[in-house]
Amino acid sequence: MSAPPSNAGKELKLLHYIYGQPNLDEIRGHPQKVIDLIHEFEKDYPLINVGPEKGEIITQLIDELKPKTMIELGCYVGYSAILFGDAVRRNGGERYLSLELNPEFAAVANMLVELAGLRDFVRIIVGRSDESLHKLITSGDVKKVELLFIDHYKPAYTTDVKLCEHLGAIVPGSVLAADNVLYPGNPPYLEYVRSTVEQKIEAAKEGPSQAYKTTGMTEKTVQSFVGKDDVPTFNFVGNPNLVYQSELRQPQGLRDAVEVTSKTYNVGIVGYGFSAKIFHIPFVKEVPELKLYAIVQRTPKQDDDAEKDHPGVKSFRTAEEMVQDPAVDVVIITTAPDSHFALSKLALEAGKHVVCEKPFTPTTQEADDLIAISKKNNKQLAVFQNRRWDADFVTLSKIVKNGSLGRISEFETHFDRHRPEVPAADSHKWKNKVIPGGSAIYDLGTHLLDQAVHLLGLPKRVTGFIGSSRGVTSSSYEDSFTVLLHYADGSMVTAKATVVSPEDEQLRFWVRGDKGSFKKYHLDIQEDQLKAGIMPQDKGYGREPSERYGTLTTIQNGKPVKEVVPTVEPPTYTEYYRKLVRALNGEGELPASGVEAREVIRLIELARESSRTGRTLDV
Ligand SMILES: C[S@@+](CC[C@H](N)C(=O)[O-])C[C@H]1O[C@@H](n2cnc3c(N)ncnc32)[C@H](O)[C@@H]1O
Repeated sequence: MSAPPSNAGKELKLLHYIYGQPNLDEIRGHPQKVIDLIHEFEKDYPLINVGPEKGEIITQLIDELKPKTMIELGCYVGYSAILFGDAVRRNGGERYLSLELNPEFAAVANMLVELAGLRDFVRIIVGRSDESLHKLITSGDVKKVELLFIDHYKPAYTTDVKLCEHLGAIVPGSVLAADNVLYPGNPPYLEYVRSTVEQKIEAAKEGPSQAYKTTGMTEKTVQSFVGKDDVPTFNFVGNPNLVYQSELRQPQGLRDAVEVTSKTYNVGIVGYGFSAKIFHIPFVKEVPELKLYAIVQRTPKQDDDAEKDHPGVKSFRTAEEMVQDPAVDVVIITTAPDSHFALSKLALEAGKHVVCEKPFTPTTQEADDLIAISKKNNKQLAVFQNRRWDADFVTLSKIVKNGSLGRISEFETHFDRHRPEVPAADSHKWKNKVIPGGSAIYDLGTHLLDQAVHLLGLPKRVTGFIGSSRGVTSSSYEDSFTVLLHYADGSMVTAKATVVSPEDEQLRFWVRGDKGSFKKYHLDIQEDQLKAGIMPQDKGYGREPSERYGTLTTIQNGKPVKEVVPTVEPPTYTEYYRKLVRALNGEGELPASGVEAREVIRLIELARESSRTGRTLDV
């Protein structure tokens, strides 16, 4: 059998050119020097590498995503493998896999990779991309696509992505970067990664086809690299439920562009009130792995319409309709507490992860049932205890953990305001109504008790006093509370909230231990900033002014010495959603789980019973 004729004329010339450099030893081990020499060579012999402008787009992605493993389809002479392999290594990655059909190109690339000092980092795999990908994924060598650079046979872009989808390697967080989508152009690929789940389901009805889609491609493109009769080795329809976020990135002055496509967790929000607008949407938008995908708003109004506020986001009238959408991955429930159980159940049983606003549920029984349903459906159930990321609480936690206060004996935590009348604008809110899960102990009690339990663990006994500070009238609800948590070691938590507190500076924390005492006034500023339109990405968001810092008093030489403790720069409520993504990826704990929130609901039930019966109750 005679070997096929070599088609690596100028590529071999490149090897001679680079290895013929008189200062080879100075080049060795320096990826950028090898890249510079390829640029030099290209002045006489144009090559088909990605080039510096589009290369920059990909290196920025690498800096952002810091993939452990990056894969490229189409190595050619190794320009991109050297440029991106170096960037992945610099960003703490572990390996770069480069798939190349042509063994001669792979041989040239291997020599240049070696010269660049990346031999142990870049692995060039010779063969068809579909077969190599299949082997990598089915063998378990590659479990998921982190960052995939697609730069090989144009018709194979879509089929190779479908193959990765079919094998389950494309997961939320996966990013695809496809070269040459405008020039020479790849309309079928762009159409595929930009289509909706409905369009994909429709297209999938045609079933798998044994041919490449080449609509809009030139004859030259279709015939390059492989023969015109080439067909994909596999014919997978892909996974129509995967909806991507996809955008064109085009360097200035270039006729070509890179399409950057990410698989995000698609978020559907139930309810479009204060909680959705202030506490969820701004933070979901901050996390690249989350995409605001759908909003359920029962009755949009002229001046309050989710569809108008968020163009491009799907709009539903009922949660029942929204959970039918297979592209929704996570449902955030922001409605009144008496609907939390039914809506969480609906979403979990439809196979969605759930983030439920606090208070989790009006009863422990409902919380237990939801926890069981989430386990049965193998979906995550989180509760939005966002105040764990209040700057003052993070500061206090730091002081407690570093031992400045010694053994904690008393933890006093307040949420006091002076609102002797229900503000007119708030009168319709569930917080101000007598409904299951309504009233101050559920609204603010969940925050204060969650923080206490998060810091000190579960108490042994509970005493509750729940009252109506505005006075008892026929329509009055329980607007205030004092809850005492008794701990096994003798320490005590006092959690208080009232609406009748005519103070200029409201006490927030007073925590005393055998070594020190920490006192802090004022509530965390994030909520007020959000209400004033200051968003998480804005400068100064979450940062407390120095006049609001707390004070730490310690005993030194027998005397109390006071010092100001700067409030930490908070991770902000965005951290809740960052943590959620890590948990969904299986890389950590939920930011606040249903199981943890259930314990707080139990404490609230005990506090209410204690208040009703006048007894202290065991937990
Ligand atoms: C545009 S070049 C890649 C350029 C390279 N990424 C760079 O920027 O330096 C395309 C390469 O893909 C290879 N190729 C084409 N079809 C392929 C396939 N089905 N599987 C693997 N490689 C393929 C070609 O042999 C060629 O070397």
